[in-house]
Amino acid sequence: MTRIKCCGMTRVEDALLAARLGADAIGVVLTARSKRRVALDQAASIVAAMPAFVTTVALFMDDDAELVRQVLRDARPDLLQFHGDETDAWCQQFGQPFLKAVAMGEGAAALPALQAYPHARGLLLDGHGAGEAGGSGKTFDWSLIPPDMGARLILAGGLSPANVASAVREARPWAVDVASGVESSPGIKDPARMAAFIQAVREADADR
Ligand SMILES: O=C(O)c1ccccc1N[C@@H]1O[C@H](COP(=O)(O)O)[C@@H](O)[C@H]1O
Repeated sequence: MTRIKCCGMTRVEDALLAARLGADAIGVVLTARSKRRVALDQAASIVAAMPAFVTTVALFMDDDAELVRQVLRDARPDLLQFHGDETDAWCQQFGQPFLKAVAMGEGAAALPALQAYPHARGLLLDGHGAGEAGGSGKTFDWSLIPPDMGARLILAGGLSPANVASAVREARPWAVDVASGVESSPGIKDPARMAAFIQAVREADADR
C-alpha cells in the first residue's frame, strides 16, 4: 500500500481531516522560504492534534540548526525533512530520523545526489530545480527514477488527484507527497481534492 503524506498544513482542521481521510503523514513547513510557513506555536498545535499512527513531519530549507532544535523541543515532530543544500552529516546532527528532498528539475544531473544521503530514512524526489523551494506544483520525468530505490522512494512534485494514480502505477513509490495539488490556495487544503487524491492512490494500489 502506498503511504500518503499531505504537506504544508497551516490549520489544525485541515490536518485532522487529512488523518480522517486516511493520510499516513502530515507536514508542516517552518522555513521562511515558503508561502505555507507556520509559526512555531502553530506547528506545535498541529502536531499535538494528530491521532496515533499519523506521522508528523517538519520541513526546513537551509535553516539555522537552532530553529530545527527549537521545533524539535517545542513541537516534537516525528520526522525532519530537509529541502536545501544540507549535507547528510548536517541532517544527522539532531539525532532524529530525517527525509532529504532531491530537486529533480535538473533531470539526470540530479541523480548523484541520491547517493549522498545514506542516513536518510527516505529520499523525497521533487520536481523543482536546484536551489528553488518545494511546494511548486512542478512534476518531473518519472522515468529517471532508479529502479532500486525500494522503500526509500517518496515521490513528490506536482502530484494531484488527476495524475497520482499514473504516478503510483509508473513509479511504484513507497510513498507519495502532495502540497499544492490538494489546496484551494497556498496553505489552505480543499477537502474534496484531498479526498479525491487519497482515493486515487488507493484505486491505483488495488491494481498493483
Ligand atoms: O510546500 C512548500 O511551501 C515548501 C517549501 C519549501 C520546501 C518544500 C516545500 N514543500 C514540499 O514540496 C513538496 C511538493 O509540493 P507540490 O505538491 O509540488 O506543491 C511538498 O509535498 C512538500 O514536501
